[in-house]
Amino acid sequence: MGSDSQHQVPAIEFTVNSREVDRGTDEWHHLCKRVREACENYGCFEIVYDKIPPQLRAETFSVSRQLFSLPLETKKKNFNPKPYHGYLGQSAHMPLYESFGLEEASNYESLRSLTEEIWPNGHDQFCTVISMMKQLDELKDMINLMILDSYGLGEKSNSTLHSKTLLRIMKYMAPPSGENTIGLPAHTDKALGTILCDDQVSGLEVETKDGQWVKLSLSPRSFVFVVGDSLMAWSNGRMHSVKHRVMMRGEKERYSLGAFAVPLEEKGRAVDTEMQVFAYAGIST
Ligand SMILES: O=C(O)CCC(=O)C(=O)O
Ligand SMILES: [Fe+2]
Repeated sequence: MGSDSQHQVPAIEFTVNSREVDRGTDEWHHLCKRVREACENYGCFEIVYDKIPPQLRAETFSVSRQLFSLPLETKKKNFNPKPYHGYLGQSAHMPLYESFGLEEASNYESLRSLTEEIWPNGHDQFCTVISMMKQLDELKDMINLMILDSYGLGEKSNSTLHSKTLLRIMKYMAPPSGENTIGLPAHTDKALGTILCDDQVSGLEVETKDGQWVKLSLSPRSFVFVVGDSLMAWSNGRMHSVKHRVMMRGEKERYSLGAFAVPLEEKGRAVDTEMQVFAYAGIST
């Protein structure tokens, strides 16, 4: 992963069909350890991952472009009273930013009805988003398992990281002057964790523990995993909820995709407080 400074965010390769992703092998435990160390020391890591075909990623960003070029009235049909869960744009404090939230994105039927409302003939677009969602869900489940196994909790039924996925499709306009401009202000994510990818126009920056901002330049087959506040609480503060932001420069607009793992209580309701997540983790400091 390229960066502006000597600080390097770890890049971890998940090789499909290798012993490393075969749960229980020594290689798997070694990989889990690397994931845990990255989450504890940096709060994020680059996932070099071949399983999601570049073609699917390209098609997903092509659908994103089509989505944002729809009339404003159509985009506003994606309404959700919860912040960042529906369509968001034309915001005075984030003028370059526009996003589409798709709640319960792993509930493919709810995704279908939303797609049909926005694109009455959007069968192909729907299939692309579903395929991408399935792949991201699989990746999310694997990372969850790695985190649990890294703490020796993989076999404990009460420590599962239950979550539902909020998918957010994002667009950042190029800054009018071409100069360094904030696309998305510095924040931590409330989720357990977030998987991000972009269309090769970089902009994502993360803050290291010693206060340096590091720019990430992802390879075409890479994703980023970002530790959120809920995972930090769940791990009793061991994992680091990293501050990150998007800075835009140059003439290109940027598209990105985020799959946010929103924690669930045992009964399947989204949790509001971090303490509830924290309580069932079974990890003590
Ligand atoms: O667009 C990106 O790469 C980052 C988005 C992000 O951090 C967020 O939506 O919380
Ligand atoms: Fe974020």
